[in-house]
Parts: sequence; structure tokens; C-alpha cells
Amino acid sequence: MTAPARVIDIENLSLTFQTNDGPVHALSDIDLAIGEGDFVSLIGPSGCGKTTLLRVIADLEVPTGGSISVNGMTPSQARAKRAYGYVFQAAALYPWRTIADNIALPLEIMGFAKGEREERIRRNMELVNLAGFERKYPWQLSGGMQQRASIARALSFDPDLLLMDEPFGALDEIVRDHLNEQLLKLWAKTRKTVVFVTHSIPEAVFLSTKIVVLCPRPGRIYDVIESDLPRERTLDIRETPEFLKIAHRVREGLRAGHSYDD
Ligand SMILES: Nc1ncnc2c1ncn2[C@@H]1O[C@H](COP(=O)(O)OP(=O)(O)OP(=O)(O)O)[C@@H](O)[C@H]1O
Repeated sequence: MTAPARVIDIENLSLTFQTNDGPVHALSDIDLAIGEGDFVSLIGPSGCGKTTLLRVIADLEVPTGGSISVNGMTPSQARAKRAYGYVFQAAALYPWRTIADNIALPLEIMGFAKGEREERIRRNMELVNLAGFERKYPWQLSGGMQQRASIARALSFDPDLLLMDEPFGALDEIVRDHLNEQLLKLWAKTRKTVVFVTHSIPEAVFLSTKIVVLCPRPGRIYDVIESDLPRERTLDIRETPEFLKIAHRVREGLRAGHSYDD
């Protein structure tokens, strides 16, 4: 079996923000390889650079040192080629547009013809189990449904890479569990590569093929855990010794990198 192609290659990457209070070392000495079809979670305490790392991949921040390639290109080339879809913590849907019209937005910007737009809206709404809600407005949907709509929007132009910044962080645990299961099914069906930011240990372990534990000041990688759980999982897996072992290692990493002075 050949090794999966590299989608993201990060070497010795750093990013220092210059602020009025002096430099902030948001990322330091980051080395990370993400293969095609991987589901990678970034987990760590507040301020350890999770969002900054995701934004570097998305070309929304420019590193101050080291190198990064996305699909073999610079992040800016990858962004120009629409290599990724981005899902934010808040669903960020336009309240004056229907769900279908929100999903259509990137397609309109990219100049897709009307028929193709409609087909993609239909396909992606089905993928996130929102068929039938096309004409609703975002405020008529629950928080979980809104997040599913924003995932459909990120997938509408069929990027190979999905970047997700704590998409389910604001939802209650039962809804989050349900969306985690749906996201895994969607990942299995679409074979996307996913980079997912979370604060939740069970969420990271349940979803990921690889878990990256970060620690702050400066933001750096403390541990990278390759999961040996089967790719097809249901929530019951959280009771198994294999799951608990990985969760334990993540917790140890978080504890080691944590400062209780905050
Ligand atoms: N534009 C910016 N200018 C200055 N400092 C910044 C900027 N963006 C982030 N930072 C700082 O960089 C560090 C990392 O921030 P980042 O938001 O990436 O952390 P995080 O791990 O995603 O945190 P959280 O879990 O709270 O979202 C923090 O100290 C933050 O204050």
C-alpha cells in the first residue's frame, strides 16, 4: 500500500504577532504532516495557537518563519484555487438569505451557472441532512442545523480540504454528539481531509485519525497521537479501553502544557 499523498506539510513554522505590549509568539517550531483523507484535530488550552494555525493553512495569516505547503502549493495559491472550505465557530450565515441562498453564495461568487448551483445546493443539503429546509431562513433553524448549513456551504464548491474552527463548541452535548456522528459519516462518504479545532477531548478522540496536542507561550506542539481506532466508529466506542487510553494520553498532554497561573 502506498502512503497517502501529503495535503499539508508544515516545517519549522513560527508566527509572532507584534503588538503594543510586545511580541506574542502565537506559533513556534511547528512541524506537522497531514495526509490525504486524514481527520486531524488540534486541541489545547485557550491561546495555544489553534485558530492561528488553522488561519495560516487558510492563508488568513502569514507565518513569520518556516514553511508550509497546501496541496503542494503556497497557502495563497491554494486559497486562489479554492482548495479548502472553512467552517467558523459561529455559523456566520446571512440572516436575509434563505439556507439555499446562503449555500449558493460561494457558487455565485465563483460564477457557477444557475442549474449547477441548484444541483450542488440539493446535493450538499442532502449530505448534511437538511433536505426540505431550502427556503427557511437561518433564524428559523436550531444552532445545530445552522452549523450543518454552514458545513454544506463550505462543501458546496467541493474542496478536498475542510478547515473547521470549533464548529460545535457552542452547542449542547447531546446535539454535539449527534453532529459528531453525522460529521464522521460525511467524512467517510466524501473522503475529505479535515483539520478540526476543538477544546473537547472526547470530540477529538472520537473524530480523529490524528490528534495534535498544543500548549501555549509560545504556542507549540506537545504531542501528536496517531489513532488506531477503526475509521468506522459509533459513539459506543467512547466506552472502550482503546478510546480511553487515547483520551488519557491527550489529557496528560494538556495537563503537562497547562499553566494554572492564568
Ligand atoms: N491578530 C492578532 N494580533 C495579536 N495577537 C494575536 C492575534 N491573533 C491571535 N493572537 C494571540 O496569539 C495567541 C494564539 O491565539 P489563538 O486564537 O490562535 O489561540 P487558540 O488556541 O485558538 O485560543 P482559543 O481556544 O481561545 O480560541 C494568543 O495569545 C492570542 O492572543
